[in-house]
Amino acid sequence: MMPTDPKKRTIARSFADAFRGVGDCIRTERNMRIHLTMCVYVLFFASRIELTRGEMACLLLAIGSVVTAETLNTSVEKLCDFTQKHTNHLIRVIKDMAAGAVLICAVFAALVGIVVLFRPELWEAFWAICTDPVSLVLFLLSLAVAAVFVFLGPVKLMEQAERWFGGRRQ
Ligand SMILES: Nc1ncnc2c1ncn2[C@@H]1O[C@H](COP(=O)(O)OP(=O)(O)OP(=O)(O)O)[C@@H](O)[C@H]1O
Repeated sequence: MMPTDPKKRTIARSFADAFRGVGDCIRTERNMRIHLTMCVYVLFFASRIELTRGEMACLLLAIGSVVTAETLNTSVEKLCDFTQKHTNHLIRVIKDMAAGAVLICAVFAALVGIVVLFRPELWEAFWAICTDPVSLVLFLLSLAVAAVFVFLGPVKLMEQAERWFGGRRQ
C-alpha cells in the first residue's frame, strides 16, 4: 500500500496505522501473545491486592516496556527478513541484539513483578481462587483460553473455525 500524502494524513489516520501495527504484531508473534497473556494475569492479581499508586505505576511501566520492546523487536526482524533472506552474520547480530533488548526488559519486568506482587495477600488471593469451586473453574477455563490464544493465535483460530464451520456449510 502506498503511503498517503503527508499533507492529507490526519491524526486519526496515524492512530489507525499505529493500532494496525500492534494488531499485526499480536497476530503474527507468539512471544507478543505470551507477554500480553502474562500482563493480563499480572493485572488481575494486582487488582486483587491493595497496591499504592506508585506500585501500580511501576507494574504498568514494566508491562509497557516489555510490550514495546517486543513490538520493536518484531519490526526489526521483519526489516531484516525483507532486506536479507539468506544467512548473514550482520543480520544475525542485529536480530540477536533486538531479541536481547526484549530479554533485558522481560527480566527487569519480572523483578518488578516479584518486588511489587510477592506478598502474603497474593497467596491469599490465589488460595481464595483455589478453594472456591466456581472461581477455580473460571480460572482454569481462562488458562485454557489463554493457551489457545498464545499457541494458535487469532489467525490459526480463524482458519480452524473456517475449516470447521465453513466445511459444514458446504
Ligand atoms: N538471515 C539470517 N542470518 C543469520 N542469522 C539469522 C538470520 N535470520 C535469523 N537468524 C538467527 O535466528 C534467530 C531467530 O531469528 P527469527 O527471525 O527466526 O526470529 P524469531 O524466531 O521470530 O525470534 P524471536 O524469538 O526473537 O521473536 C536470530 O536471533 C538470529 O540469531
